[in-house]
Amino acid sequence: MAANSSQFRPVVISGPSGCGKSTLLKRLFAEYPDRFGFSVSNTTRAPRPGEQDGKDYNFVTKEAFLDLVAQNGFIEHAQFGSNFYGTSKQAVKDVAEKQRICVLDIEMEGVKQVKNSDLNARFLFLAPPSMEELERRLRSRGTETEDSLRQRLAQAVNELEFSQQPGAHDKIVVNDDLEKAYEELRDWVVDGGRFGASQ
Ligand SMILES: Nc1ncnc2c1ncn2[C@@H]1O[C@H](COP(=O)(O)OP(=O)(O)OP(=O)(O)O)[C@@H](O)[C@H]1O
Repeated sequence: MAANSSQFRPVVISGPSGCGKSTLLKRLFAEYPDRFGFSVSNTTRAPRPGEQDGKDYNFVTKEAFLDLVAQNGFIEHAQFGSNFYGTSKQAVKDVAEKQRICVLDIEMEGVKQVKNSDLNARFLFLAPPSMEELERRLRSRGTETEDSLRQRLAQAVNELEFSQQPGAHDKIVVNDDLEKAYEELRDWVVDGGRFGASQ
């Protein structure tokens, strides 16, 4: 099976922090337990006891990580403390090789990278009903400080602006009523059982 096969096209879900991506994806994976997969991230940090290379993470040297950055091999990467973490394009292809649909929950810069790659992905944007409701959900989730809340809301404005550009996404779902949003997302992802395959 070719890595950029049209049969196991990755699905990219993006949208502002707090718009409900994890909530909806959890339901999708529960309803279709064997269809989807997550990519394995690369990291330069040392494995913790019990962690398996290639399963929990691809454990790599700093040199190998930075080489791949230079080769534009990452969809997104970041540094936390002295360690690097990233999602490589190859890791996404590996999921398709296992005949699963890779689901990527990523932010706007990652979306742009996937668009400029040969991953043949489909793009869904999950929008909040309003900025006020987004703020309410983030507050009631209870995970944010005032500072991180402000950062997330500022980034949300960028994400929403990008989503309005023609061709930025293939599908936009507004997560107002959870049940309706789930059905709309699921129906688009499942696509009558074709999962976006061209035939
Ligand atoms: N349709 C909805 N109506 C009301 N509350 C919702 C709805 N969808 C999600 N929520 C709630 O909003 C909060 C944020 O949802 P969730 O954590 O799934 O967002 P997210 O997009 O995955 O955020 P992040 O990108 O920060 O991980 C959660 O507390 C969730 O229960």
